Amino acid sequence: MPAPNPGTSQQVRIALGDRSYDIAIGTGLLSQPAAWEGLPRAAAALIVTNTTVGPLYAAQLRAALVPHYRQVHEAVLPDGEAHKDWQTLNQVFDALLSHGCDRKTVVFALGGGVVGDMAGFAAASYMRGIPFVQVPTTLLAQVDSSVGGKTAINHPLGKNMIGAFYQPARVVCDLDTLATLPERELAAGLAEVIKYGPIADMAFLGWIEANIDALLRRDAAALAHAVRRSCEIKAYVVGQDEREAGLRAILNFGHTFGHAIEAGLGFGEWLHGEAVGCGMVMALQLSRRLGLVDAAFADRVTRLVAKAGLPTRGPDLGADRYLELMRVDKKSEAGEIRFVVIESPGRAGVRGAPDDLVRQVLADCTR
Ligand SMILES: NC(=O)c1ccc[n+]([C@@H]2O[C@H](COP(=O)([O-])OP(=O)(O)OC[C@H]3O[C@@H](n4cnc5c(N)ncnc54)[C@H](O)[C@@H]3O)[C@@H](O)[C@H]2O)c1
Ligand SMILES: O=C(O)C(=O)C[C@@H](O)[C@H](O)[C@H](O)COP(=O)(O)O
Ligand SMILES: [Zn+2]
Repeated sequence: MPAPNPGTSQQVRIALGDRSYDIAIGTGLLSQPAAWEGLPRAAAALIVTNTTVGPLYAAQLRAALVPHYRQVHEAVLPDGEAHKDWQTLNQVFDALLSHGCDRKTVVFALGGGVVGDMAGFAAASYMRGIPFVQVPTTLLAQVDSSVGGKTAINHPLGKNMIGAFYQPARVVCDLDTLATLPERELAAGLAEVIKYGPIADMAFLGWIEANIDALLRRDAAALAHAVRRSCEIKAYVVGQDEREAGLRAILNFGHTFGHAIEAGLGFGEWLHGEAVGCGMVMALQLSRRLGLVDAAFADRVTRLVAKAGLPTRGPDLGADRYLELMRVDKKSEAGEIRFVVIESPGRAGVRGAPDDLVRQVLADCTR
């Protein structure tokens, strides 16, 4: 992994040949004209947002876009993971078609990961692909979901089951938007920040441990570093393996268990980040039972997950139900569930595991 950039540059590049793009990270970007220069040219833009984020930030984004696009339309979606579905996705297509949007129209995803995943999937498929820009407003979206081009909606039987790899033209992370984020959502975002430590960067894990209180009180410098380092690590991984043929799967650490929790409870009861936090604890226990890491390491990360305000024990869905839900995971091959495990601190891999071992983990880690 690349070493942390000691400079003050707040630009991280995703290097993907002719699909390369920059992540701009900073404060005041929504109202900084330079952040919006050089975007794809078109007659129209469509801001996709939701009923919570729209009233907070859509006017600022509109003002930034008006100098560049003759028409700036809006699609305001219902809020929540429960709405990451076909019906809500259709609202984006309805808006694009009813406004007569052509194939150059630029979609701007203003919101968290739910808006980003849906707006991105709509952009990937409208007229077989139109440009889009991610404007993430949650910590989780700034450190993870806005970067790397995974877009999707959920199916009642599984998480993110219908989607596409489709890269944005740019990501604009205005750290100021984090000021209005509810505490529970901030904690959810910290799950994906913590994730980068055990899988890729033990120095970053140490930094998060030392700065967890600063992050929880939204210290601006701490948040800026967390967003930048997370994006650097994700940029490296995605740059090596855009479509998850191998390495990229490490970004799924905690997600095999986590997605089962989300789907098993019905999307929206646990936040994605909460499920991932608990899923990482389960994946660490599996790594320990496979003899890859010791109990001290698993406990160390578990303590950090708890300190971030995230659950460390899963709901009791029953082991059979967990296994059934996890078999739907996109990493499964020929019916075998494959887990992201920690091979050694700072290094992850993907493996199958005997069902009885997984059952022991579930017995240890559920209420
Ligand atoms: N594509 C990827 O690579 C990727 C990566 C990680 C997660 N995801 C997906 O992202 C989703 C989770 O994203 P999320 O945690 O951002 O959830 P979210 O999009 O539901 O946003 C969380 C909540 O915060 C509100 N909100 C957003 N910004 C706000 C702000 N600045 N101030 C006040 N409220 C604000 C939202 O309206 C929502 O109620 C999941 O669906 C997950 O599967 C995708
Ligand atoms: O970018 C990736 O790759 C990830 O796995 C990031 C995850 O945090 C994210 O939740 C992603 O949407 C999960 O991917 P999926 O392929 O398991 O749906
Ligand atoms: Zn995730």
